[in-house]
Amino acid sequence: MDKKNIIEIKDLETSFFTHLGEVKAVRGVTYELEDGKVLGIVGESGSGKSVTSLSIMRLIDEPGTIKSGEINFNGEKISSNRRYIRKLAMNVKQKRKEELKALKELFKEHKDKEKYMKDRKEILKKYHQILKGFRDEAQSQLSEKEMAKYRGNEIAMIFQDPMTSLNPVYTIENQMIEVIRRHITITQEKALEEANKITNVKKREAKIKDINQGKLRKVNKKEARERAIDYLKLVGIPEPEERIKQYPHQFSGGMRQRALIALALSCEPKVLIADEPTTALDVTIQAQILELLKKIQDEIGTSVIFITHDLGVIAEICTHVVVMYGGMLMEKGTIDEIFYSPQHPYTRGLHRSIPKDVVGQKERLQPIEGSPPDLLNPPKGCPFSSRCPHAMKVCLEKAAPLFKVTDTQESSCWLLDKDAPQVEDFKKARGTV
Ligand SMILES: Nc1ncnc2c1ncn2[C@@H]1O[C@H](COP(=O)(O)OP(=O)(O)OP(=O)(O)O)[C@@H](O)[C@H]1O
Repeated sequence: MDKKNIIEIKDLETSFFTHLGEVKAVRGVTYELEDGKVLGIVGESGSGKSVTSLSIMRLIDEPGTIKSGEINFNGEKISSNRRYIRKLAMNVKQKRKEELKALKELFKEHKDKEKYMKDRKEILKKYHQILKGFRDEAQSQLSEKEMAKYRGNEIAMIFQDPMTSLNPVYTIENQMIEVIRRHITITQEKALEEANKITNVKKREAKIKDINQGKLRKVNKKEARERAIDYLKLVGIPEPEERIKQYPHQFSGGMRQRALIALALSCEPKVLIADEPTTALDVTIQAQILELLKKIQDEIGTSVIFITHDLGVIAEICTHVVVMYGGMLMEKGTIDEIFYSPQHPYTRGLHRSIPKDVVGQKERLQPIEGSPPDLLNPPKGCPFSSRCPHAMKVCLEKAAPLFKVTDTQESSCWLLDKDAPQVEDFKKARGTV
């Protein structure tokens, strides 16, 4: 069977322009989510996992912006760097203003009006071209309004703290009905059933024509409520008919996370992005939520991006893994490749820092020494080089490209560059790696 990617991220760069400078949160990340699979994004705090997925949802707030790269959903480009283009255009306009001012000053003395007008025209023409380029690029991208159709409907997101997504002043019922009615239409079958009850022939035929053209009405309040209860049942909320009438604070933490998953799934998204959905929960509840996500994946086949800093959790649920560090992609592969044949020293470091039961005893954990790079001033080479036990000169100078290990595994480490002389020198100096 052909593999189909439901999400593709290519060379994504997302930054925050703070008063201290540009925080380069995501620097050239490329990965894909196969339809029907669960992709785990793993990495320490601050590695850019959340910013990458917020970029997919286009939920990056000021002063953040996607600078470049592409995000495709089902083959369609959904990313936009309009905000960054606006920023660049503002800088260009400022430069134009300064150049025109300087010209004016110059001609105050020379007083050659004709030459002044000619030079002025040249400057305006030059900047007009640049600004037109920006305008054309911005116009070719999906607008915010068009993107809103994807958010919730096609791609939904759940967060670590469900209270940030649930409104405390509305009941679960109100919130679910509102979201479902915004996104869900009745089935064609149901619409035809209703249309066939219309006695006036002309009206009936017109209605059927509309239905066949895909014009379906949105679900009504009663239908939305039934759907909400079905989803609460699916996620394991007991007595959903009663619990639906309650407010979020009347739910326990685990139940709130379940309710949020029900809310996200009730719109039948093709992709669910779960950002550390179990981190705030205690261990037993964590396991239950993971079980639930697995069940949903089995039963509905929703593709999932699962973000976590815990490699152990990844093993429970994911089919594929992306390892991020310092805003960059370090390694990607299938779950078996990342667990049994990790190639990047950072991935190996992560392995050593997860608890493993060794004959009933907990093995001593080895945290990776050092701290992640400052993304305001990221190193020009591999972001892991300052903590890497195998770092070579080349690692400090240049970040490695992704080297292919197998058809499904790629790793961004110079040690995999068989042709590089440095690798041989390194091996000679330190023995086999
Ligand atoms: N609004 C913001 N303004 C400035 N910098 C930001 C903002 N949001 C995120 N960042 C920076 O972007 C970088 C990546 O953050 P991100 O939240 O993606 O990391 P993460 O891997 O998801 O970490 P965590 O596991 O802690 O959520 C961090 O250095 C962070 O400080």
